[in-house]
Amino acid sequence: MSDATSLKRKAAEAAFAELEEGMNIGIGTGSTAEAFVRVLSEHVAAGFAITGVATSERTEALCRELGVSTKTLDELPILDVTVDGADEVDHDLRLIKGGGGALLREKIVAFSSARMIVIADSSKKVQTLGAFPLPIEVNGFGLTSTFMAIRRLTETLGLEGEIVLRKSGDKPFITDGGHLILDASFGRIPDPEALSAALATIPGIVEHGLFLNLASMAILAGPDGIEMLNA
Ligand SMILES: O=C(CO)[C@H](O)[C@H](O)COP(=O)(O)O
Repeated sequence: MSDATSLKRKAAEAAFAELEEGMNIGIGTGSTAEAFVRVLSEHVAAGFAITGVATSERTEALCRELGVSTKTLDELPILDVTVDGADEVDHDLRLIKGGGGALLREKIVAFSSARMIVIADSSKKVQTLGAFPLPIEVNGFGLTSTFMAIRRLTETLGLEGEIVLRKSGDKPFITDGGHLILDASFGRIPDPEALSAALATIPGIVEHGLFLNLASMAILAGPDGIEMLNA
């Protein structure tokens, strides 16, 4: 197991320790969330009862393959806890998510959960969000107009940098919800709340990858052990 893989597994094991039998849980997307599904599946195989709501088709398929039982969010609209990865975590548990393209369902599921536990290797912890390009999920209708509105509005906040349409090979990347993603490389986002509020005013934006006031705990696994951040 590579160092990175083993850190993800350690974070996943620590998140499992926060669960109780019989819980209904949201299950995130990405390589760290996948490590969590693997840990979960081992406990399920040993008789631990839990029901998950997957945040992507990819996670749903992995749960099915590994024998973790899932339901839809409409079947289980209130969840005890969601466990998910992140692209960046700051000291106030503000996150950038969406590197894997699942930000919309991830945010809906996290919002439906009493708690959100973020699992990551310690390299994801940052002083200021924004080195990782911010994913912005947009409707395909009026893409150029939405792009220009994002550019205009973010410039008024002093945010500059490349904004590019995410591609999968030579085609636009399409999310599970059928939308597109713009990745905005601002470098630094000194005021995530102001940016989030500004983006919310643009109708073509479906959702963005700033997760504010959602995470209640972050479990960060590093070479020297596990660091827990609590809200
Ligand atoms: O937000 C996400 C997917 O939309 C992921 O949680 C995020 O990209 C982290 O992924 P990984 O655990 O592979 O580093």
